[in-house]
Amino acid sequence: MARTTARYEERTARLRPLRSVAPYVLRYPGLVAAALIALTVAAGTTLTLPLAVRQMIDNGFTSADTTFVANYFFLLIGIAGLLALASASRYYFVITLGERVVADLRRDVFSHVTTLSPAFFDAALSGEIVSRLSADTTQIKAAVGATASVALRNVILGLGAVGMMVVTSPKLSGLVLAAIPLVVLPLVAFGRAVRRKARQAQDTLAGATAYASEQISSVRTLQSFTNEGLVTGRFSRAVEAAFDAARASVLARAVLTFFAIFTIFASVVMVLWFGSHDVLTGAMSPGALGQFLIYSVFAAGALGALSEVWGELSQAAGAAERLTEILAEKPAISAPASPKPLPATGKGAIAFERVTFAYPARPDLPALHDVSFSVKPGETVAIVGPSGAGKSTVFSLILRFYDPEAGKVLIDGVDASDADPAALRARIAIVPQDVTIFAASVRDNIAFGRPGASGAEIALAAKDALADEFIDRLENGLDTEVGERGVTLSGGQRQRIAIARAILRDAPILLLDEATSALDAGSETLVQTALARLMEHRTTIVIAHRLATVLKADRILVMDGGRIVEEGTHESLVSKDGVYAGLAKLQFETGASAFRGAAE
Ligand SMILES: Nc1ncnc2c1ncn2[C@@H]1O[C@H](COP(=O)(O)OP(=O)(O)OP(=O)(O)O)[C@@H](O)[C@H]1O
Repeated sequence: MARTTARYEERTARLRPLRSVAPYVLRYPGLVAAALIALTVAAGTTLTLPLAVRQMIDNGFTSADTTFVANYFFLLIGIAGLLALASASRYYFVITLGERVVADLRRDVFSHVTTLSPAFFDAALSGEIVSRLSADTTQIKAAVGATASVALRNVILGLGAVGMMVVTSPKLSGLVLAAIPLVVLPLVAFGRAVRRKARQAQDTLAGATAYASEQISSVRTLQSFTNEGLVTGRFSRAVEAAFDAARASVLARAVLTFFAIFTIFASVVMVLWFGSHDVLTGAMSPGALGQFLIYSVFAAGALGALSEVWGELSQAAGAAERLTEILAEKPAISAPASPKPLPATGKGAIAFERVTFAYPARPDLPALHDVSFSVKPGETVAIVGPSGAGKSTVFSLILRFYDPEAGKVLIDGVDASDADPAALRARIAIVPQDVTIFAASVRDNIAFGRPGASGAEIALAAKDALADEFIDRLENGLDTEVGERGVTLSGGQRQRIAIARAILRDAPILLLDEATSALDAGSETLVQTALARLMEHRTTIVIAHRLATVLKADRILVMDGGRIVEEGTHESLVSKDGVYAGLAKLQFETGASAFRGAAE
């Protein structure tokens, strides 16, 4: 008994996550009710069929009255019509419900994921999140739709059939009930083995697919290293392994099928044997025996179907669990209950007051130590420093992607953690080092800076960013599609789209992470001119990699090891002969001519 309880708990524990899907289902009571009615009617009509068969055997063939037979067949046609209608409606309502629920789930999970803080994405794999969004939701769709209805239908059918068996012949029913464990227990055990093998096949296939998609997405690297043969060999080994796993699963299933069919038919024959004995002695009518037999076939079929959907339901429960995990994830950064409004007239003042910060992924290794500085509205400040000095981290804190452990980040005099992150970010435009271009039109890519901007505003932003020069030459101008990650654009063109995006945003604060990769002289001049326009009348913090940029800055902050180690103008810092002087010598050596040009 204790073991049964334990197993029961284990089972409910495995299906429990499906409960989280219930609120989604209950949002559509009309659909649920229609599905339930159709289901019950379909199962009910199916259960009347054996009664009809009994009537036929016991009365139909012996009756001389042909009208009885005719009426009887009309009735049968009516039942068939009802059964067909109920089954079709069941299919429609149940599948629609599944599709509806999964659409809502997908939308909720996606919109929730977009609100999660960067700290979450530091630890999560984006590929895995996407797979949860597509594969896991699809599994739930199957569960809510087809599987749940098959389960429910078979529970109704199974219970109905068993009930009717008992009514028809208690004695034969007792016999069947005694035989059930003999049939079912081995089937359950076999079913487990089949599921385990099927799971292995799925996992192996998932591995092969992941490998293929990784290689296809980096096909240029693959071909340039002429590794086609190597990669294909590895993939085909993975596919062969998946095939072997699938064959093992199919074999187990074939054995299961043999066993199931044989034992079920053997028991039916046994029942028939006992039953026919009763018919011969007159204890039972032939029709009643036929009726009993059909009910037992129904019951056996229902049992078989239930054992199959069990596996599918537990898979869906796993999927629901993974989705619930994501939905339960709270954003580390959120708006306080009553956010402090930023001053309406703010011009983009930024101040760091003794800020210390460590990334959640590396709590014992602070990326910023006691950093203080302030930037006045309209000022241009360059940050320079060796790789890993903490320059990008300063940007992340201004954008409030993370909160500092100690100290404050003030934007227009308001502590960033008291403000609504959305209001704060609305004051900031960013031009990152690696520009993100989406697989959309040039227009949509620029409009990402301010959704809802008019066509004229977008065109003007493109012009101010000096992007019109190449956009006009594109096949469809602003409406040209740029391909995945903007593959059809050059580096300089991508940067100018990013600048146009920032111009369109028209925010008082500009965060600029200068590209490290050198462009050809022509593109470089275009990009620099566009940037100079963008920086006008804005507070700008620029992570600088070019001498020309640091020379133009009002002030330079030199960072090293998460601290600000020097501060001043280029001349004052060079004459100090400290970190900056060394860095300038190393980093800007190639720009020496630019330095001369600018200084003269
Ligand atoms: N998301 C993150 N999670 C954990 N540690 C991080 C994360 N991002 C950066 N770091 C660490 O924080 C430190 C500062 O990184 P940051 O990106 O600010 O440097 P940087 O000065 O911008 O460097 P680079 O010029 O190379 O871009 C580095 O030691 C880096 O390894």
